[in-house]
Amino acid sequence: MRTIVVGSRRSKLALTQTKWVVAKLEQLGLPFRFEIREITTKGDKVLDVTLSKVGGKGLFVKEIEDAMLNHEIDMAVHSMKDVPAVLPDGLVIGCIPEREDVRDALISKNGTPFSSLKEGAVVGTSSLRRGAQLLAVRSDIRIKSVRGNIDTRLEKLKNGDYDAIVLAAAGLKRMGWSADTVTEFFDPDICLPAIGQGALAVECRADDGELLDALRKLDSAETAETVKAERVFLDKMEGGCQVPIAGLAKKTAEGISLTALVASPDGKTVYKETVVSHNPVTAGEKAADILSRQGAKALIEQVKAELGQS
Ligand SMILES: NCc1[nH]cc(CCC(=O)O)c1CC(=O)O
Repeated sequence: MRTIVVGSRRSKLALTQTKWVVAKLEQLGLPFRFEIREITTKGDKVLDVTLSKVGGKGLFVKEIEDAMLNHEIDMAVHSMKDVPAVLPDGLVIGCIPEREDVRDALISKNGTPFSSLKEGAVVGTSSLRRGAQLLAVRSDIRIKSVRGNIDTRLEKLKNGDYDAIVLAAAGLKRMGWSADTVTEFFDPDICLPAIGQGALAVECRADDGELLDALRKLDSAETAETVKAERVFLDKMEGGCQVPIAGLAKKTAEGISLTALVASPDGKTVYKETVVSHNPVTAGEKAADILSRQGAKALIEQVKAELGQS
């Protein structure tokens, strides 16, 4: 029987997600044994530094991909929102399982809802996307960066540094947090999620046909299609991680409905549009085209120029 070595980051969330996929695969009664191998990525070692300074989000993924290309591991489970738009040669997304809750969640001291937070309240998030959208509805609040894994962030909330923090509902739910830990789930109309939020990407080598056949059985066609639309939009905007950008696609009777957003970090400028198409690529391209013409592309270029990037 073949042993499939599954690489995972060491964080509790990464291991929980990896175990969830492995358990699903084990239920299929395949001729495989699964072994999870923990890998410490550069991204995990430098959490105290601005991620963009050391190579951006793709950092969490790259070392795992190298191990896969070297046959040290056979597959890996990533949070879709951490996976760059373009994969290295030789690797593919073998499947995209059914999506978890897509929303962002507010956890505040004493369970105070967002609209009742005191004037000037300190809200913890390192996400420009969350910061911009929350400032757009409450310009008085102060956004303060918060890093570390989910437990560390909750510890920082308890210790008084913040009045509230914002986390992805999917991570909390996967780790088994009870619903009463969360003060409020933000409606996507208020805080549009990150591209791919709540979805997983299972990556493997493109030539591993045997494993690919097995992974296909876990694929959610609806999640794959909606995430595709979101990721095409992201790719077309070439935003990098310095500009607040968000997108959420849903399957409706009329086709794929994609709501996309680009904003200035202070939330004062927000470009947002919903497009519908039967084709996910068309939906993503249409949204990028409309937002670009409204001024989103110029905003992205301006932010990049200010940061001295090319
Ligand atoms: N950026 C880190 C990250 N990557 C995926 C998740 C949560 C799971 C998901 O969004 O699918 C998180 C934590 C968070 O944003 O709170």
